Amino acid sequence: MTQPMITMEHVSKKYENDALALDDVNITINKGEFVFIVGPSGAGKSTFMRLLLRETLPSSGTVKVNGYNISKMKNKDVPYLRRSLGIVFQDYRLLPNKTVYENVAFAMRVIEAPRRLIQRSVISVLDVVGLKEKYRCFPSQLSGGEQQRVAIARAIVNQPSIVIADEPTGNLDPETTWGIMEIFHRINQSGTTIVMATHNKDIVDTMQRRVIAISDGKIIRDVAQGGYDDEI
Ligand SMILES: Nc1ncnc2c1ncn2[C@@H]1O[C@H](COP(=O)(O)OP(=O)(O)OP(=O)(O)O)[C@@H](O)[C@H]1O
Repeated sequence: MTQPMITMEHVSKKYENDALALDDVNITINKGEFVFIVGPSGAGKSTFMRLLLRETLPSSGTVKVNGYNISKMKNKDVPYLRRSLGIVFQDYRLLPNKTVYENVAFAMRVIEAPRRLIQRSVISVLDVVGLKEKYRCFPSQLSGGEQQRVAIARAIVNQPSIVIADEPTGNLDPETTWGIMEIFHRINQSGTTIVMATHNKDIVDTMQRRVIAISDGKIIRDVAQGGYDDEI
C-alpha cells in the first residue's frame, strides 16, 4: 500500500530578489522510497530541501510533509514537524564540546525521553552506525566519516519516518562515502523514507533508486529507478 509522505502541488518559490528557485514543482514521495534529488549548482535543490524542513515557505502551491501543511501549519507545530524528520547535513553539525554519546542523546533529551530509553536507544543507533566503541570520544577525535556517522545516529535516534540529507557525503572521500551510503541503505531497508540531495554521480548511478532531476527550478526528470543523468 502506498502512503504519501511528501507531496508538492504546483510549488513555486521566488526569493525577494525575484530569483525563481522552484517553478511549478509537482511530486509525491511515498513511504519507504529512497529518492535522490540531483541537478546542477543553483538548480533549486537546497530550496527544495529547505521547504521540507519549513526553513522557507513556498510563494505558491502546497507542500505537505508527514501530514503537515507547510504553509498553513502553526508556528508552534514547527518543532513537531522537525522532530518527525531526521536531518543530516554536509558539515555534520555536531556539538564540539559533547561526546559522541551526548551528541546523540541530546536529540532525545530535548523531547524529554525517559533516561532508560535514551540509554538503550543511543547505544542501539551507535551500533547501527558502527561506533559503539567510540561513545566517549569528542567529535574532534573522529574522522570526517565517523563524525557523519554520529550525525546519522543522531538523525535516526527518535525513529523519524523521513530522513532528509543534504549532500551528506560532500566532504568525504569515495571509500568513506560508500560506508555512509551503506548505512543509509540499511535505514531505508527498515522502512524509513530517504530524500537525499547530492552531486555525486557515482553513488546515484550505483544505487539505482528513484532520481528527481531539477534544472532551473523545474523537474526535468523523475525516474523510479535510474542513474544520475541517463536519458538526458
Ligand atoms: N536566500 C536566497 N535569496 C535569494 N536567492 C536565493 C536564495 N537561496 C537561493 N537563491 C537562488 O535560488 C536559485 C536556486 O538556489 P538553490 O540554493 O536552491 O540551488 P542548489 O541546486 O541547491 O544549488 P547548489 O547545488 O549550488 O547548492 C539560485 O538562483 C539561487 O541564487
